[in-house]
Amino acid sequence: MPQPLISTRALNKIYRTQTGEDVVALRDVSLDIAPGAFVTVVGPSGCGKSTLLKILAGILARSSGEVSLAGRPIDGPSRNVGVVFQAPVLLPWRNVLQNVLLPIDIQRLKRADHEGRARALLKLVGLAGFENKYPSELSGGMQQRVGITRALVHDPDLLLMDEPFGALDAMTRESMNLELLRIWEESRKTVMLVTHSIPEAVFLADKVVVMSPRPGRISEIIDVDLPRPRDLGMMVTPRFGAHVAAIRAHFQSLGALDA
Ligand SMILES: Nc1ncnc2c1ncn2[C@@H]1O[C@H](COP(=O)(O)OP(=O)(O)OP(=O)(O)O)[C@@H](O)[C@H]1O
Repeated sequence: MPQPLISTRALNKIYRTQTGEDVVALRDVSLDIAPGAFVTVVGPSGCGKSTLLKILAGILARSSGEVSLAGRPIDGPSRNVGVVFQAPVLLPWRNVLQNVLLPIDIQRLKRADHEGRARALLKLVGLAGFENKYPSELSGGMQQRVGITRALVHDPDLLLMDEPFGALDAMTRESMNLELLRIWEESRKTVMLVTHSIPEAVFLADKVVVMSPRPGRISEIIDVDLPRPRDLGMMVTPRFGAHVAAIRAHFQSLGALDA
């Protein structure tokens, strides 16, 4: 592998609850992610997926271990990382373009230097012509696309996504998966996406990181050898089904049937 974009070694996270108990959320997580890879993370509820993403985003401190981005230790939020959460949290009084440019305004950079890229990205995600609309005028899928555009406006190398399509209906979710693959193929970002859906994890990824129930460890990393570009028809192929079945069987053997 070339120098990994993300590298973690013996990463641990222990939360102290308000009643003074320790919760081990991540134990001994060691992971390398190559530049340009699409990695998904699946695991039962509470296994530490969001915790891992937050540490990589630099918004949560680790308890011990090492974590680096492009060879540099992560010790705070980086402009080289874009983050998308389950709810896009758009500001209702800003139009689409203004929402996308929010990170630019917050950092007091010149809007004029970034507006062209923001408009080009909106076109890439299928929102050309919606620049002047307000969030309340958009569907859930469109709002999430604005969130993705906002995360990409800085041209980060890494896109972290925490259940980005969890709140969408099944059909919109499928079309967003296709859209995301197209954006990834055109922009060549490294993507790490957390999901509860095993089929979604397989459909999107080069590698699926399978986590065990709390305390979250990496149980397995599965290479997905399905060809690209992918389409929804692939989800009914035996190879796709075999990957999904293998991950399900893994969770069943751990007694984590809800994943
Ligand atoms: N601030 C906190 N204080 C104490 N415990 C926490 C805190 N945040 C998370 N935890 C605990 O750490 C564990 C991992 O949480 P995390 O949100 O990372 O899991 P997750 O895999 O993303 O879950 P889900 O799939 O349900 O979103 C859980 O047991 C959770 O209760």
